[in-house]
Amino acid sequence: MELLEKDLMSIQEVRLLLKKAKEAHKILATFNQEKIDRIVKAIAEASLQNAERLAKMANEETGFGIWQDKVVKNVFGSMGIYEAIKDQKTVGILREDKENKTMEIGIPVGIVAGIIPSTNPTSTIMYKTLISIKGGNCIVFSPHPGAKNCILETVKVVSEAAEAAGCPKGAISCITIPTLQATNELMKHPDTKLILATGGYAMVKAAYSSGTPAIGVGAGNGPAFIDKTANVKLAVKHIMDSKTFDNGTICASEQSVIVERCMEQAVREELIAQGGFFLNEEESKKLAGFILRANGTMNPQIVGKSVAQISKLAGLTGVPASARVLIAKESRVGDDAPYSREKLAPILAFFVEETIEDVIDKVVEILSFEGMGHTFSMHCNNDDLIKRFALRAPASRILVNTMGSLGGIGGSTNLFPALTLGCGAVGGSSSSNNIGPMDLINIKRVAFGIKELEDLRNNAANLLGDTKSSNNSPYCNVNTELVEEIVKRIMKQLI
Ligand SMILES: CC(=O)SCCNC(=O)CCNC(=O)[C@H](O)C(C)(C)COP(=O)(O)OP(=O)(O)OC[C@H]1O[C@@H](n2cnc3c(N)ncnc32)[C@H](O)[C@@H]1OP(=O)(O)O
Repeated sequence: MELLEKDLMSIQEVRLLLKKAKEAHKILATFNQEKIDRIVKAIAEASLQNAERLAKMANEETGFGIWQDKVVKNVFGSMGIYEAIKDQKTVGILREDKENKTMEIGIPVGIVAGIIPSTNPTSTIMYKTLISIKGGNCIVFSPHPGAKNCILETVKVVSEAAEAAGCPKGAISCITIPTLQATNELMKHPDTKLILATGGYAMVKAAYSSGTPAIGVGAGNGPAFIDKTANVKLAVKHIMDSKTFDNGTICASEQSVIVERCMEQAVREELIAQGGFFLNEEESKKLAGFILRANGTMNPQIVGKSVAQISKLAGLTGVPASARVLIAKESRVGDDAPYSREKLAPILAFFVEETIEDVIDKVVEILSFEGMGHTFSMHCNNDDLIKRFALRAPASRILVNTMGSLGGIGGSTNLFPALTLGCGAVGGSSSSNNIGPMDLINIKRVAFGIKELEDLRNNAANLLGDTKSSNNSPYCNVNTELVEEIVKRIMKQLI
């Protein structure tokens, strides 16, 4: 009974937030680029000023990650994003092509539903607010229940800053009673025009099934390949820095290292030299039992935890204090091989294959099992091989000679900076982009007439004439009589 009341209250709250957002959007939709940009700047600056406080709050509340790294994420989620979007034209007339006689006009989609994960809660609020408002949209957030307080506090910071800069009240808001019913109501409500879903499998699936257009981030599970041509020391440094950043909570971080047999020894030695701890068979089995929970999804007990915390949890007594990442040798991929899954923790699988072709096949197998369309990293100085992998790997981001986590989000690469990484059609997502304001607007196109029917007829006749006269024509093997007959009939229809 109590639960039902809570659910009803949360649904009512969502309806109220949407009503206010709708009112706010009527005003926001009239704002020109200059007014929008002023608000966006204020949001970024307020987020930056509160980066450390909010990072500490997120770490304390969720128990995930490292607060100092969350500061870096908050700075990235505020000023990093701002620098990339500040000069974008997003509302009003975007482009006028006098020569081709077309014009493009940016139109906000309206109200965005922002689903926020517990792994990157505060930085994702900053980022989603910035890209939504930049597109002239309102946003209503659904917080992960495990990060509700730090999320609400961040929403307070960004909404107050936005309002002080002229943003209408109600344009940025957040559910305070996070229930599944409330989140579903938000996603399915006709006033919600787009869902930006970042989170666990169930939540992203619910977003796709809601009937509202959704951009979702599925699971990551990126393997990292180290080739013979790589600088092994640097490659391992990149992987270790990436995997330990915020204790591995970024979904683009590496989940396995994969090498050819001839590289096994060198890579293994370098991993150990840089703080990798290879688990023996018994230790590997012990830890495997903690990677997933009973329902087959990632176990929050290991998410964003340090090696010391994970070792204690799994009763691994032989792990030295200097260990930075736990590594388990693996050869199988599947539900019965937990190390082949996504582990948002400093835990890596280590795959060894006989040939390059075997490596490519294994990369495809791993990503096809989990992480489809997300991210793949490789450390390699052979351009042909990079192209070969890039053409085959079912990932929207192929990262070369960089950290997976920070490379995927556009921190250590020139990818568009983002904390929501589209996984493309193969990953069930409507976009393969690093999501930005241009993904949150529609474009109206104005097109002036440039041809009359006679021009089209003449053009068709000319093309057919060319077809007859030129042996080099791509149509020379075509049955021209038949084509003429078809064109005649089409013209008759047109007349
Ligand atoms: C660029 C990037 O790095 S994006 C990273 C995004 N990736 C992720 O967040 C990783 C995927 N997340 C997960 O696997 C999990 O969320 C974990 C392991 C991190 C945390 O696990 P948990 O704390 O148990 O959270 P989980 O997501 O399973 O949800 C717990 C409950 O809250 C509910 N919940 C989650 N989000 C919401 C929401 N927005 N509103 C309402 N309820 C929610 C879930 O439905 C679930 O309910 P249930 O217990 O009744 O089934």
